[in-house]
Amino acid sequence: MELEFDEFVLAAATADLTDEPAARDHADAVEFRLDLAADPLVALDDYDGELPLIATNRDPAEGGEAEGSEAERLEALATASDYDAVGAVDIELASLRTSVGASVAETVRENGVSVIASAHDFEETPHASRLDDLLAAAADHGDVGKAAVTATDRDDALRVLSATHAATERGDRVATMAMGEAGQHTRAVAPLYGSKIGYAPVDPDEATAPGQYDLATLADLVERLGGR
Ligand SMILES: O=C1C[C@@](O)(C(=O)O)C[C@@H](O)[C@@H]1O
Repeated sequence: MELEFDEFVLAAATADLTDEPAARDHADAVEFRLDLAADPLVALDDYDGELPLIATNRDPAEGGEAEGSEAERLEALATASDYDAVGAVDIELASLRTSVGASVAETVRENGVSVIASAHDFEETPHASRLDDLLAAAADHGDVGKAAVTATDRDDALRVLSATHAATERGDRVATMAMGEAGQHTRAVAPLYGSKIGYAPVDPDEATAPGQYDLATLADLVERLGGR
């Protein structure tokens, strides 16, 4: 199942693929967090859902819980891209800048699967020029360049929206969100400035990042604001 991100994609973020039926009313895809799942490849074998999957195996250095070596972590994503249900794979920009990461991205693309080049900052929002450079680099390495940073005030949130708009204006395909309470509204507003992916848990108690709305709420907000 292809995922090309020409339009906004709302992803139900989960470690449990049996959540998929409950996501169908609001989500365009399911982000499957392999790093949070008990037996991810068994879950992929058993998946018979309708929504395409984004496979993520988050690096512990960027807030994830993937185990094993970097090569094993990335290899699991290459394996995931072999499944027809997987339409995109999330690989951290830092990994894409290594030979192993670049090789896995090549395998993923050979399987007809999109690459989301992601970068995360759980401490702060970079200053404007750094954020611009980060989004440009991510968009250069991936089919979508993603930055999930942490806002502590309204200035941070505005910087994320401004960077999103600037990236979109220069023709880069990006996905952005400002994590945390101060950035929560950016999850609904960033799509208006060109952000192509939003993430929300089906169950509010199963958030995969700080400040996420639940799926139904984010779907409604983005719809009402005109972001999809
Ligand atoms: O990178 C992201 C974005 C995210 O961290 C968020 O802030 O919604 C949620 C993660 O599951 C996903 O892989």
